[in-house]
Amino acid sequence: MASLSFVSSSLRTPSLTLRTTSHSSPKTSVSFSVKAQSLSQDDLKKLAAEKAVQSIKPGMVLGLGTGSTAAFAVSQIGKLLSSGELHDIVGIPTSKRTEEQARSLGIPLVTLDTHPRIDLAIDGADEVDPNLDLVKGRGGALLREKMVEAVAERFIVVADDTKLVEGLGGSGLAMPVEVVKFCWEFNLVRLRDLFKEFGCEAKLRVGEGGEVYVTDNSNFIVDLYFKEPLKDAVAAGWEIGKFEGVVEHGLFLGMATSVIIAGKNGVEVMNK
Ligand SMILES: O=C[C@H](O)[C@H](O)[C@H](O)COP(=O)(O)O
Repeated sequence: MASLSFVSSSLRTPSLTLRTTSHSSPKTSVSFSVKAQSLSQDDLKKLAAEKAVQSIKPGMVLGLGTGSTAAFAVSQIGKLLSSGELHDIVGIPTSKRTEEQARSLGIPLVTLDTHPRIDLAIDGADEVDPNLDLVKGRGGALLREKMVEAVAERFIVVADDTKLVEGLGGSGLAMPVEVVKFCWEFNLVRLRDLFKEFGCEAKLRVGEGGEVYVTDNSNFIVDLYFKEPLKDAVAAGWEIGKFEGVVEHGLFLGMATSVIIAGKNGVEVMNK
């Protein structure tokens, strides 16, 4: 295996700094129109999701994300369709859960086979860094999410401000890797060893009832826990992807075109 250094700086130049607005070309806009101080975390997720839904136009093919924040967006799309404020859209769900929700709301669904280009995808994230790079997949939907969001013209991430990190892996929570069931332990050990100098722990994901978690694609998930943020997420993603039997990882790099973050101070829109 090629030796890997995670200490080099990112291969890509940061194009956006979270709390700083460039004088020449502002990329961040903050709306303080909502008195957000007293809102719950769910209220904030809803606020971000509903703001993203405002970008939907009739005729669009939509990527429908997965998770508690994306569910607010799907629900709002359903409402707008039933009130007639929105029409002529189709959606591609990124999980069985989202598919069920969308069907129950009467959102017309298609697939990537028939609609290989997507106008707009809206989805949540587990971590968002200052470059708008992401960790996703704590809800287990990373593979379908990445397939759908990779072909989206625009990909808007919606989240509350607890998801902001200075570096990916920095939350101390799981960074998921979807692996085939065959010899999953072999891949768990390889993944742990790849990051061992950073004190990485690797665990097979188990469900709430203690059973092994199985994805919509009938695979397992190995969750990686880092003691410090990845210094070079591009190199990390590249090395993880080289292991045979690894199906996908939760690093979504260079994919988001906008991030909408709702926090106590209002709604912040960050554009690439
Ligand atoms: O697999 C799940 C997805 O990547 C979710 O979008 C992500 O985990 C964020 O979920 P939530 O909005 O529930 O925090």
